[in-house]
Amino acid sequence: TQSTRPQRLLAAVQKNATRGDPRSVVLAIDQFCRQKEWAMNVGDEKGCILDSVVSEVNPGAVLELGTYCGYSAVRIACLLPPHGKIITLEFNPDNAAIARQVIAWAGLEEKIQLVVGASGDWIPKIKEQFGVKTFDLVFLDHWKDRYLPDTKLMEECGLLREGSILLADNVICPGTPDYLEYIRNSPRYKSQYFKSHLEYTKVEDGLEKSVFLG
Ligand SMILES: O=C(NCCCCc1cc2cnccc2s1)c1cc(-c2ccc(F)cc2)cc(O)c1O
Ligand SMILES: [Mg+2]
Repeated sequence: TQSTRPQRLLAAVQKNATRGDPRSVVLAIDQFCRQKEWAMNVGDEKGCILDSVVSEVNPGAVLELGTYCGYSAVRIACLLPPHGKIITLEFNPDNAAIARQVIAWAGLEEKIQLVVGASGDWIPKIKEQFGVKTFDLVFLDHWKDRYLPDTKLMEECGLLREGSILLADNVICPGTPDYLEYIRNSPRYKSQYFKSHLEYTKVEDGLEKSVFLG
């Protein structure tokens, strides 16, 4: 039977990356996506911006919405402080199964908690289920029309504190117009746009970094 793109991406990781070496996993995925098949990882160019934000925030608690194959979860996790953890939500169980194996190959199972389900269902349950008070960093990379409602939901559920950072992928392509409008005009956020390109292409895209002011 025909393999899927995530399965072929995992095979490339297992073939080209060194077990227990997260950076070699990141490199193997980027090479696969540049040389063989495009895939919707945040990628190397926007990934460098992600790295600089993670290093600056030095987060103890990270929430990622949209795991896909685990590329950004691995990229974030290898920059976390010793007790730092990331909870990453994925809707598609087949992608989640691939992501678990990519995360395992990187040797980051202890730092990354992968949860399968929809953000709207899980965000209200995170505090009680995972004993999280608030998140220092949230990386939004899931359904583009859920960035805004889920940001409001995180506010309502008390998952954000003064200084929490939201970093949103794809604010230009595919685009999240209602989210940008809200976050750039809300007195409760201070936002900054990092111009870049859609992963592995010359198409414009960017990341929006927003600080929650409480
Ligand atoms: O759709 C994108 N990412 C979201 C997948 C949604 C799955 C989930 C929903 C959900 C709900 N709740 C919890 C967890 C989750 S995970 C996406 C798409 C492109 C793209 C595709 C074609 C194209 F021509 C140009 C850009 C680029 C990107 O970087 C992307 O991130
Ligand atoms: Mg994305």
